[in-house]
Amino acid sequence: MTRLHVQLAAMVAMLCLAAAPFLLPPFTITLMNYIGVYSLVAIGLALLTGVGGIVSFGQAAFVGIAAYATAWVSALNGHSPWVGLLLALTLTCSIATLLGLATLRLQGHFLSLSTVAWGLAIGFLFGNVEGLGRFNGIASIPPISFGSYALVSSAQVYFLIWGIVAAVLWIGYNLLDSRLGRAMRALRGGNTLVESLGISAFRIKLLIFVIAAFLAALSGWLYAHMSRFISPGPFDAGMGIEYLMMSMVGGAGSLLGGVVGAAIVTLLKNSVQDYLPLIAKGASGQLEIVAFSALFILFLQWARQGIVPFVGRYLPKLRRDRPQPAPALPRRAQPAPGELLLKVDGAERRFGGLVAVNNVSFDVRSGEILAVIGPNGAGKSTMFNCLTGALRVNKGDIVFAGRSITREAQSRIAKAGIARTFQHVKLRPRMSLLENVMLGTYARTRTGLLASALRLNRREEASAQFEALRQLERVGLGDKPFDIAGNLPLGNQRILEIARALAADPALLVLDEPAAGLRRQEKLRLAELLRSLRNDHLTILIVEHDMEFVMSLVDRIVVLDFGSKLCEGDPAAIRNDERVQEAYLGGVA
Ligand SMILES: Nc1ncnc2c1ncn2[C@@H]1O[C@H](COP(=O)(O)OP(=O)(O)OP(=O)(O)O)[C@@H](O)[C@H]1O
Repeated sequence: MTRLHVQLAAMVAMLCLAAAPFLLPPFTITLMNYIGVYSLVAIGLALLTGVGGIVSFGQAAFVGIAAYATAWVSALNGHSPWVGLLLALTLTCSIATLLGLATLRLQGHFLSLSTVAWGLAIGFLFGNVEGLGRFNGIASIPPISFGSYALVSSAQVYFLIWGIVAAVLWIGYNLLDSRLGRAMRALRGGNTLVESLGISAFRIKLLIFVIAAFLAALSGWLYAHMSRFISPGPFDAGMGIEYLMMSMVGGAGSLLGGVVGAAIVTLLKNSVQDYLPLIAKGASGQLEIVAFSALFILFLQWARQGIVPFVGRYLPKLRRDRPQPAPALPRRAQPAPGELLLKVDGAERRFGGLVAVNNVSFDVRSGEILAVIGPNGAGKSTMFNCLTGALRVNKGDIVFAGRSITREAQSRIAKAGIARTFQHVKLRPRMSLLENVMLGTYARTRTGLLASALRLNRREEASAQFEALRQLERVGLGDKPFDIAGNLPLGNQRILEIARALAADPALLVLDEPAAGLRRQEKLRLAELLRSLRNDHLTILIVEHDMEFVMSLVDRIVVLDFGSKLCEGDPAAIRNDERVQEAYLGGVA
């Protein structure tokens, strides 16, 4: 399947949608309008929850803020719905920004619980504010109009709703296929991964949170002017859960899944309402909820990944063209060979009473490979995490390229030119090799939100793609750039991480136990790669257990023992040092 096939399928779908009001009865069109309006919220949740991993139960509250804002402006104060749109979007996005600033640093289920809390709180407000009609709501909301043409009938407003849904899908897919979208898709790999790429995880989370709220606001605005009456019910916590259901049924993480999920849940709810009274005579509204929940539990059991990804597995894969030569991405000024690049001065890191790194000092000069070795628990990883900003030192100073990075955030250290790999590989397994390496180019690219959304980033994307391919070829993985990273054997996954780090054009490459878990052949290949990188004058700092691997590869070694520096020197000197033999090498030397 090619891009052209996808475009053709999208055009056919658009034509079918456009023909619907001429072929289907008004009731069906009204139902489709609701599906369209709900889709917008579900698409936002697909981004927020499916892509970004932030589970929100509170989206209905954002829909409500926008609906009430526009109703207040238009029905109660007599202004145009377009003024209502402006207020709805501004107010919702401002509140989302404030809520995001307050809650997005929370981790895991605490964050989701906070969405329940503010979802309930905002929902509660609608029913209790005198000026918003309390539980009676606001009636006589005017229809949206273009000049004197008012969108009164369901067929009239249909085109606006589905036009917006189509535009949102186009924009959403453009965004996901951009540097910001890749950063969003990396969020599920954890903050440390994202920050190590020079990306501020918090900023990306906030961005995705506000985008989801923006889509909920659009939905609220359409809802208010379509139904012409609002009350607190459709914006309560129950509806928040229903939106989450929609995005999960359609396929969490799939934008199209948001639309499909909204359609399935709305149609299912409708048929449960139609048929349940026939089966259970006198069944009340409460029973509908029970039936609906039972269906949802069955769904979670049997089709957890959602409809769209499930169907997608049976469709032919999209054929992509190998990236073509494109203008190079900007490169950083590299230090002169032999220049002092990194200075660790009296670093100390404590965990409670334990001093994991104790007054450690060493230098790294440009162009060398330096290894930090030591027995288990010697403090190597802790030292490493302090260098890359994942941990802070309690004492001492770390200077990189002439600037203190002791108190810098991880993402800023990465931007300054330190790229790293991980002891436990951190890749995005469902992304292709090429996209994983493109993540490394984040700090070298610039395209912002608007340009990404409107697909004005193609030149820069072509450069980033070509750079990623170049780095894949450099490490020997250039054969199949569109393969899925999760299918690679561990040795190649480690090498892929190195390619991703290289794509950042680092001044210092730091490798955390790169040979761990590799077979002999894989280790030999890795050593060969690292030698070739040294020949390219790259500076490498390596934490490693495998002595054989280190001894034959590096220029100098720093030995840690019980958190302190035992000694430092070239491999031959270290091999012959009695203290090292005693502390670490034992009978190996
Ligand atoms: N987050 C933490 N909280 C408490 N103690 C920690 C923490 N991280 C490391 N330590 C302790 O600090 C000491 C140094 O650990 P570190 O992981 O840095 O050693 P290492 O040399 O990398 O060991 P290994 O080779 O086994 O990975 C150990 O005693 C470890 O238990």
